[in-house]
Amino acid sequence: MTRSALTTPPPDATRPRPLPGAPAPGAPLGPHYSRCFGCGDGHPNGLHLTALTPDGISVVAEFTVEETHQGAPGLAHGGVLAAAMDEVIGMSVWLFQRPYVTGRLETDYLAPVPVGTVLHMRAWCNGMSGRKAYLEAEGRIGSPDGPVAVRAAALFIEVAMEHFAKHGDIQTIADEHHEYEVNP
Ligand SMILES: CCCCCCCCCCCCCC(=O)SCCNC(=O)CCNC(=O)[C@H](O)C(C)(C)COP(=O)(O)OP(=O)(O)OC[C@H]1O[C@@H](n2cnc3c(N)ncnc32)[C@H](O)[C@@H]1OP(=O)(O)O
Repeated sequence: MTRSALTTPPPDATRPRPLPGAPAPGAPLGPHYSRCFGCGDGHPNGLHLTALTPDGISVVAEFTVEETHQGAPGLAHGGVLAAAMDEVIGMSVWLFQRPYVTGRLETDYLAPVPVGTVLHMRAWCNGMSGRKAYLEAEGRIGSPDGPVAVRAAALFIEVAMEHFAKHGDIQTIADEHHEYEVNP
């Protein structure tokens, strides 16, 4: 991954550990919000990503590229792929039970992704420091061992729950979340 200093953990960053109350290995994570463009099962045009965690600190997800995701004929749009990477990284940092948002997202596109492809995605955290989480993801074509088509590195920033209350119905969002409590 071609990664900038901004998405590289500093030497004092700590490695994440699975937290008590995290979903059991292999358990589906479920959407963090039913109308989320990335994971919402109630979104009419969303990516409908479903994910699970193998170990409580990383996430795997599958994204099926459909005709509505095209940029060039028959090929996935790069922005859609970036959205999928952003989402799977967001799902992985959600395991740490505090709300984070994307501050910076860097993406390498290594191979075109044809319509009909199942992109096997994986996201993990390389370190945490204060409010900052340094994350990475990859998307592989056709299988978890397939060729890498997309790589991403990201800096996510922890926010207070008020961040979401400014523009959204925070009670609705909180009501939807059942897997574990979020510490505001
Ligand atoms: C109940 C459920 C609720 C739903 C929750 C689920 C949500 C999941 C959603 C998942 C969906 C998928 C995910 C999505 O799509 S999330 C949606 C897309 N992202 C956003 O909308 C975020 C918009 N940005 C902001 O709101 C603010 O800028 C934030 C909150 C990020 C920081 O503003 P804030 O005023 O709070 O803090 P600060 O400015 O003092 O910065 C703090 C530190 O961070 C450093 N820094 C900041 N930005 C950058 C940058 N770009 N590159 C490098 N560094 C950066 C900064 O230098 C400073 O460092 P230091 O000086 O301390 O060393």
